This record gives sequence, structure tokens and C-alpha cells, in this order.
Amino acid sequence: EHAPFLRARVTRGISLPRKILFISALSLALTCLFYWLMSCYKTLQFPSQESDVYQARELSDRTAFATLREKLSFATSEDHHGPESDTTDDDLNRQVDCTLDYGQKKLPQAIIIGVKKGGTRALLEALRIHPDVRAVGNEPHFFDRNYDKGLDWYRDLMPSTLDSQITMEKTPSYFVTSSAPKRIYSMARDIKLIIVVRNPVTRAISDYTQTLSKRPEIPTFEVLAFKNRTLGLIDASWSALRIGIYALHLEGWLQYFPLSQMHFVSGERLIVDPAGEMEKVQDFLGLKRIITDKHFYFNKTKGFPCLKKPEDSSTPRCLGKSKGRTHPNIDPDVIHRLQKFYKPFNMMFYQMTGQNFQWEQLEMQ
Ligand SMILES: Nc1ncnc2c1ncn2[C@@H]1O[C@H](COP(=O)(O)OS(=O)(=O)O)[C@@H](OP(=O)(O)O)[C@H]1O
Repeated sequence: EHAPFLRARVTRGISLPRKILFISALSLALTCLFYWLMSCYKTLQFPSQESDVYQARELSDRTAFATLREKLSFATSEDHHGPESDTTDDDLNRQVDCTLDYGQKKLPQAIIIGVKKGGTRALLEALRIHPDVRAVGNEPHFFDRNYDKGLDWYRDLMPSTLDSQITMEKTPSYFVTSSAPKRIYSMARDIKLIIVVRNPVTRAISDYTQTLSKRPEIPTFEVLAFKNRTLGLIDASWSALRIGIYALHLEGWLQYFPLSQMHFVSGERLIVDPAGEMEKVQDFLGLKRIITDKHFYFNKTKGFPCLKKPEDSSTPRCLGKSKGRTHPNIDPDVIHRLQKFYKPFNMMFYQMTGQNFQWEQLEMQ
């Protein structure tokens, strides 16, 4: 009589662990299936997602690095490019702005072609304040040293610009490169050319000071300036002196470009009245007059005008140590002889440009 009860107990006794076993096995299988599906999902989805993330990160890093590299290379460009290049250490302090990369890379519509040690860096840095100007930080040296690299290489160096913005670069050695006018003309015959000129004697001393800072063993300025000092024979083949024969170099440019496409900035006035010179440059470039005296202040320690600090930065912007170096004392007799040497070339230059830069009347700047 106990049999049905026992059967039931036995059946229940057997079926209960079976059910537990079944449920455990099922949940195990479901867990495995879940993990398998997850792993498939990861294999299928994550590599592309991760690589997207990686690419995006790499892209923004690249932009930041490119900008930094640009700043760095232009802070060390003197070492790479020899005496033609310049340094603006303070640009390293400028904020790296990766949000400005809108638009397209274009060939420049305006170039600061010279002159070396004229004040070209000060001009370019001031122009970069303008929202409608974007310029490459370092000197591309395309039309003198890198022409064989081609226009695509050159364009690729340029920052992206919107249609309303002007793309610019500065390489002061173009002005004295005889092949540069033709090359620039064949790229863009309507290009605007800016030349910052400075008293050729002061310019020569500035040029010499730069070389001396890198090679302190070179002979004195007085020695290098003459072929024969007793005979008063000036060595016009010395590049520091040759660059200052502006009329000679300008002749080559006038073979290709009308004067109306050129604008001459006085290097002297750029120091004493930066806003006044910038007004003329903005007019020449067809820009709204946005850069004004509000953007400059005279830094007594530096002895030069500097740019006031931008709203988003705590650092005012003076040019680096390589700008505004103390010049060595040069024998006044040598300076006088060089002034005499340059006088006819300067007169010719004033005539050609229709501007009197007054290098004869001014004391040595
Ligand atoms: N605001 C400001 N700050 C510093 N320096 C200034 C400024 N404006 C013009 N200058 C003068 O610029 C001279 C250097 O000229 P460049 O920039 O054309 O030199 S370079 O050819 O690019 O190396 C540099 O020449 P040196 O004084 O001989 O160093 C300066 O006299």
C-alpha cells in the first residue's frame, strides 16, 4: 500500500535533481551562448569601432602635432635653414588651435618675399591677428630651395583657408633669388608681393650679427665689408652687403610684376609705428582694417613693439631672442663709407618705388 507513495517519492526524488540539472545546464548553455555572441559581436564590431576611435584620436593628435611641429620647426628654423631663416621662440607660447582647420589648402595669394632682417617676422605675426589671414609659420623656401618638390608639396604646407581668407607665407630670400620672379609669376601672375625694407647698412649689420651668433669665429664686420680697406674697395659680393642693393633685385621682379602688385613696408616705421604700417598693408591686401594700435604695446625690456596678449592667453607676444639682438659696435668710418656706397642704389630704389625711405637723413637705426 505504500508503493504509490514510494513511487511518487522516488519519482519526485529523481525528477527534482533532474530538473535542477536541466535548469543548470540550460543556464550554462545560455551563458555560453551569450558570451559566444558577445565575442562574435566584439570580433565583428569592435575592431572597426576601435580603429575609428583610434583614427580619430590619431587625426586630432596629428593636427596638434603638425601645429606643434610647425611651431617647433619655426622656432628652430635657423639651425635647419642657415642664416636665411628666423626664430620666434615666443610662438611656442601661442595656443595650439586645432579648431581652425576649416576650408581648403590653397596656394598663397600673397607672399612676403623679403628682405632678410627687414622685419618680415614681425610683419607676418602681426598679420596673423587678422581673421581673414592664415599663414604658414615657418619659411617654406619653395621658390629657392624646394622648387623641384612641386606645387602640390607647396600647397600641402599651407594652412586650410575659407574662401574669404588669404593664404600667406614669408620667405625673405625670395627677393634676392633671380629665378623666383619667373617661378612665382608662373604660379600666380596676380599674386600680391610684400617687401619689408630697412636701411641697407643696418640690415647688413643685423645679418652679420645673426651669423656671428652661430659662428663666433668669423672675421669682424669691418674685415668682411672690404676687398681692400685702404683703397676703400667695398666687397659687394659679400651677401650681407649684396642683399641691401635693393634696386638691383627689384629690377628682376619688375620684369614680371607691375609695381601695383608690390607693397613696400618700411622696416624702421614697423618698429616706431606698427599700427600705421599695418593699416597700409591691410589696405594693400584688400582687408578690413582690423589690426590697429589696440593690438600693440611697446615692451621696454625688449625694446620693440609686441602684440598684446590674446583674450584666451596669459602671455603677451614678443618675438624671440633672435629678433632684436644687440648689434656689435661697428667702426663709424666703415658705416659712413657703406652709407656712401648705398646712396646711389637707394636713390634708384626710391625712384623705382616712388617712395623715399629716408635712409640718408635718419641716424643709424
Ligand atoms: N616687433 C619687433 N620685435 C622684434 N624685432 C623686430 C620687430 N619689428 C621689427 N623687428 C626687426 O626685425 C628684424 C629681424 O627681421 P626679420 O624678421 O625679417 O629677420 S629674418 O630675415 O626672418 O631672420 C630685427 O632685427 P635685429 O634687431 O637686427 O635683430 C628687428 O630689428
